[in-house]
Amino acid sequence: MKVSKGELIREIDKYSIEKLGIPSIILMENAALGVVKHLMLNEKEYYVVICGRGNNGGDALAVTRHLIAAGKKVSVFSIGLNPMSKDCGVNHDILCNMGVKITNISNVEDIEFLRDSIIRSDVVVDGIFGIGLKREVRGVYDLAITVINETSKKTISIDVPSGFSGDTGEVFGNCIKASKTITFETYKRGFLNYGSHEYTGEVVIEKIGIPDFVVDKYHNKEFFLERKFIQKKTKERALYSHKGNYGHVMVIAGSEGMTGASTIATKAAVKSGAGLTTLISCEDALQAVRNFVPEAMWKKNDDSQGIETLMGKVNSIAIGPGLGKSNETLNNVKRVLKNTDGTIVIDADAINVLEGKTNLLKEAKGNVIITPHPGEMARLTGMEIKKIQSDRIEIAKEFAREYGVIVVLKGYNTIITNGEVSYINPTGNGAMANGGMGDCLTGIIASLCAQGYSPMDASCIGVYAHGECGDKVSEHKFVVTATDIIDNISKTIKELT
Ligand SMILES: NC(=O)C1=CN([C@@H]2O[C@H](COP(=O)(O)OP(=O)(O)OC[C@H]3O[C@@H](n4cnc5c(N)ncnc54)[C@H](O)[C@@H]3O)[C@@H](O)[C@H]2O)[C@@H](O)CC1
Ligand SMILES: [K+]
Repeated sequence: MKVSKGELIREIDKYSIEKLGIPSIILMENAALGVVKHLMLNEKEYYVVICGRGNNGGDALAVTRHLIAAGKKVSVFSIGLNPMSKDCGVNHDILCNMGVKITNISNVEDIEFLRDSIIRSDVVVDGIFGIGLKREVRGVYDLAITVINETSKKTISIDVPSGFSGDTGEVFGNCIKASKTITFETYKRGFLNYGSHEYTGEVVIEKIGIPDFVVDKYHNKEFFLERKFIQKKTKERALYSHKGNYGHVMVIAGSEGMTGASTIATKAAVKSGAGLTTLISCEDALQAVRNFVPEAMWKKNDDSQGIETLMGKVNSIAIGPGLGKSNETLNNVKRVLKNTDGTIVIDADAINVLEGKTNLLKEAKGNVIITPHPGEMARLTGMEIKKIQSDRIEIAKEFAREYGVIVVLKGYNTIITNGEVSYINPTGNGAMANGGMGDCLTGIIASLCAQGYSPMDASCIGVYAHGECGDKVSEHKFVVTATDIIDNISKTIKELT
C-alpha cells in the first residue's frame, strides 16, 4: 500500500487529466463511488452530507446524488461563501436540476439547523475540506466541525477528516473526528502521526481509476507494510535443510545486573529460526543463558581473540541490549563494525554510545541496521523527541541516506527505511509497551538476517511478525511481554510463510 503527501496526488491527478485525458469529473465520480461503498446502504436510512466549495465538497455532492438514487433520505449542506471549484459546481448544478434542496451554512442560525438534522440522521458524510486545506479553520467552519463532533452518531470523512493536514498530521485549529476515512489512491503521510487515529478513525484506501504506472511515476517509494507482501517474502524451511542453512547469529549483550536483556535477545534469535546462536557476555549473563536458553552457545566477553575470530565467521551480529553505556560498549561497537562483513543490528546502549560519533557507522564493513526508539533517535541526531515524532519518516530516511544504514525507527507505526525505500508497519499495540520488547525485536531481526534474508527484508519481516505476534497475544491478555513474544514468534512466522 503506497503512502504519500498531497502534492503527489496533485501530480498524478494532473498527469491523468492532462496527459491521459481522463476528465477530472470522472475522477471525482470514481472517488464518490469509492465513498458510497462504505456508507452502509443496507443498514442506514438518513444521511447528512456537508460540503465545502472545493473538490472535496464536489466529491460529497456526487455522493449525495448516489445516495438519493439509492432511495435514501439526505440533507445536504454547503458551507462557506468561497467560489466553487469547477467540478464542485458541476455536481452542485446537477443536484439543483434534480430539485434537491441544498442548505447554505453562513451564520450561527444555520449551524443550529445543521445540529437538528444531524441529531435525526444515522450518518454524517464530511466533505468540507480535503487535501486543499492549508490554513486555520475559523468561523462557521469551526462551529460546524464542533457540532458534527458533538452530535453525529457516525461520521465518514472523504479523503481526510476536515481540519486535518494529510501531509503533516497537523490539526488546523479544529478537526472532524471520523469513525472512518475513505482516502484516495494512497495512504496520506499525516495519518502516520501519533494521535491521528483520533481524527481519522479507520482508514480505507479507494482507487479512483488512476493507472498504477502514473502513481509509480511520482511516488517516492513509501509503503505501508501489508500481510500479503510479508507472506510473499517469508519462506518455508526446506525439507532437506540442516542448521548450517540457517546461519549463525552472534549476540553481544548483557552486563552485570542487566542479564535479562541478553537472555531475551538470545532466546528471540533462537526461536525465530537461526541455525546457531552464540551469546557473548559476562559470566552472570552466560549463566542465565545456560539456564534459560540451552539451545544457545556462549563465549565469555574477555576472550578477545576468540571473539574476533568468531566475528569473521558469523552471518549476523546483534549488539546492544543491556550492555550499559560505557567505553567498553563503544569499543565493542567499533570492533564489530571493523571485523564482520555480516549484517550488524545495533540497538539500545550500542546506539547510545554512538551519540556524537555517528560517523563510525560509515566505516562498517557489513550492512548495518539500527533500531532506535524515538528517544535513542533523538540522542543520535541531537534533535528533540518532539521533532522526531513530528517528522518520523523524513528524519529516518535522511539518517539512513547519510550513514548508509537501515533505520528501524520504533514506536506506533515503526518505520523501516534505507533512505530510498521506506516501509511503515501497521502491527503491534499498546499492550506491548514494556521492557524487553526492543531486545526481543533485535534478536528476531538478527536471526532473520543470519537465515539469508536481505537486511531490508529481515527488518520488514521481523518488525511485522513481532507486532503481529503481539496483536494475537493481546486478544486475550492485558499486557504482552517479551517472553510472550518469544513463546509465540515461531508460530507467527510459520503462519506468515
Ligand atoms: N485525484 C485527486 O486528487 C482527486 C481529488 N479529489 C478531491 O479533491 C480534494 C482536493 O480538492 P481541492 O484542491 O479543491 O481542495 P479542498 O476541497 O480540500 O479545499 C479547498 C477549498 O477549501 C477552501 N479553504 C481552504 N482552507 C480554508 C479555510 N481554512 N477556511 C475556509 N475555507 C478554506 C478553499 O477556498 C477551497 O474552496 C481531495 O481531497 C479529494 O477529496 C477528488 O475529486 C477526486 C480526484
Ligand atoms: K473531508
